[in-house]
Amino acid sequence: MQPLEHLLSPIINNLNNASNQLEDERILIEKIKRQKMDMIQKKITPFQVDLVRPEIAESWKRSSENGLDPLVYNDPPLMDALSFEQRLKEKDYLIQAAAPYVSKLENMLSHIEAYIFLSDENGLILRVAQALDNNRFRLTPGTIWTEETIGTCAHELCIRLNSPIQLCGPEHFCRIFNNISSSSAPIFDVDGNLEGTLTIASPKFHRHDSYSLGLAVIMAETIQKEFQLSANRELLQSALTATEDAMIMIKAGVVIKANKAACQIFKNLEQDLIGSQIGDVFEDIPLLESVLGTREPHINTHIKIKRSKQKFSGSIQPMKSYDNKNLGCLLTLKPINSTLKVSQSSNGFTSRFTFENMIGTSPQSAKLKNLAKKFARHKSNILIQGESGTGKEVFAQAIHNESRPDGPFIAVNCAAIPKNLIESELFGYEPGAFTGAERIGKPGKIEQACGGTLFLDEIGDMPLELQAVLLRVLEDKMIMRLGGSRYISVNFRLVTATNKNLLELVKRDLFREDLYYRISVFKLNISPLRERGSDIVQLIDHFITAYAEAECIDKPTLSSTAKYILLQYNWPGNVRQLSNAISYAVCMSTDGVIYPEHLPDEILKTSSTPVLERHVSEKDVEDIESSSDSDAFAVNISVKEMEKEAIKRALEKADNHVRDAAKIVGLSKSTLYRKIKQYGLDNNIEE
Ligand SMILES: Nc1ncnc2c1ncn2[C@@H]1O[C@H](COP(=O)(O)OP(=O)(O)OP(=O)(O)O)[C@@H](O)[C@H]1O
Repeated sequence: MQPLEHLLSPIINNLNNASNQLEDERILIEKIKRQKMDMIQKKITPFQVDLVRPEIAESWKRSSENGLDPLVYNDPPLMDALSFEQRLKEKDYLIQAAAPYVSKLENMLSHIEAYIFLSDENGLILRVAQALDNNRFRLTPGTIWTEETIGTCAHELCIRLNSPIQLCGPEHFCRIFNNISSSSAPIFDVDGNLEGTLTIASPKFHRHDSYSLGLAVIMAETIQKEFQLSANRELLQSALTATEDAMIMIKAGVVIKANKAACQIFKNLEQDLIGSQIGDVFEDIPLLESVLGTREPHINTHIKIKRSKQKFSGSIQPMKSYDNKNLGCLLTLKPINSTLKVSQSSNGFTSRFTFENMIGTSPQSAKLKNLAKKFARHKSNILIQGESGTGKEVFAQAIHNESRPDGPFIAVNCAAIPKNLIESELFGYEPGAFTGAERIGKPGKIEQACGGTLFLDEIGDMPLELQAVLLRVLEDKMIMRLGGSRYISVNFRLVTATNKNLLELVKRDLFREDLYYRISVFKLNISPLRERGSDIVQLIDHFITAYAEAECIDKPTLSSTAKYILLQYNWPGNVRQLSNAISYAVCMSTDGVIYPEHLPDEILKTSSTPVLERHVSEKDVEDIESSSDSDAFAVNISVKEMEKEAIKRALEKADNHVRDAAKIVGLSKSTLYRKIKQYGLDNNIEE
């Protein structure tokens, strides 16, 4: 913006400086009038006009070129009623935003007779307050006041220059304004586009004129701020409407705002809820009052509302102004049964396993489940150990769903996150904590796990520095976000898992001993799959069903030989490997049967003699049985079936020649004949 001296009329500047004010004013006015006429009559050029600002001389020139005569004042045109009505609608938000400030100006300037008017960005007058005595200019809403219609005037120049300006007397083009002073300020929208102007005009020159320009500028800027505020209000309103969460703002113990979702919870209309005392709507007054008082947030806490059996989980965030004044708090509520779903979808973790739906009833698994259920009832930390893929996370989820089903289940794989990010992942950060941090900051996984379970997988891979910090969190139950300055209290159940020998790591100074004892109050050791007998059979069946469903095909049967191979394999990758193998086999299966060749290579290769090329003896099965628990073969895998299968496939390979088939299965020709008959395979056989 230009310096004030340039924005003010020289007449006003002169008034303020001169000792003999009136005389000086009169002389100056006369001189300006003369210069204007000289310029219009082309005796001098705008360039030679030195008593007014160059932009005014230029405007005089344009006004004259528009065919206007400064000595003749024709009533300015009015926009037709229909178009004006339409225009008023379009400019409604400007008119509404400006209304209180126009009224304020009206009051402030009531003693000096002033026009206060609002124009649009084209010079159309939208609103006029306090018309002068006789309104001899006939300035009414709908008047089109521009350089083309009445010549040089303040709001027209303000629009052209995008800047505030003051004109006095003969600086206006028309003689009728010779005694008028007018100050105009532009009003811009939130994107910086010109929306209109605010003008203060008075019939005489006053001492006030030097600050009427300032008043116009300040009021115009206040109107602009009003735009920003209403844009923010709109944004807030859309956010409140869009979210499915109930949101309630509370100040000084009273509900001051509530969204639709909140009104639905309370079965209230918005107007009924707003203004309610918190004591009338919530059970947990001390909690709310503590946030209002201490300004410490409470995240994922349980909140009860009056007259409702429904349980809610919610967060209470204190609200403060830019200068740290207490603005109350914002309460977010969601029904507890939806909490799990939301927290799962927002953090990508699921906790679908329970002790009931996890597969495996082998004696080992049954014992472990009973133990884990007992642990789940207590609050102490649980360490789950076992080879990779044995189902440690499955157990962690089941413990969570047994003990804290309503809270979030947050899993962090300490080995998968880059070392330099683990800290921010776990503890979160405040805005601007480091380069690349999100502008609004972010709660860490520990904070997110409040009210639920934090599952730290691969805890053995946690860097030593962070182990110390984790230990402190477990002791104090408080965290501070990176770049933060306040502690946030946290409440979560910790379950950790590892496939490493943590005590070994402790001995090698790679894991803190104190942390080891703190996280391993309860220990669960999951056996490898190869030692879990009937679990394998049940898991195979479970995975075949699941993958067939996923592929939208009928569930294939598993040939006895393929089953035999799967049972005698030692599963170094445990349940995960078994699941992948079955997924592969289901995809590869043909005619609704999974044969050995449909199994992944690594499993077939480890089978010492390809099973199809030898006889599957009673001994083979006994060996497997002895390495499994007694349930292992409860699923119809009989030796006879295996034998029949082997013979059938040998015959297929030998094109039904018994002699060749006998060689493949390692039986004498006569024994094979007998068995072929016994199993009803003697349809197409040949010598
Ligand atoms: N009892 C079970 N019932 C059904 N599925 C299971 C069971 N145990 C494991 N799984 C499945 O096996 C896979 C591996 O399980 P999980 O991730 O829990 O193993 P883990 O021991 O935590 O592995 P890692 O050590 O690699 O983290 C998962 O897909 C899981 O769903």
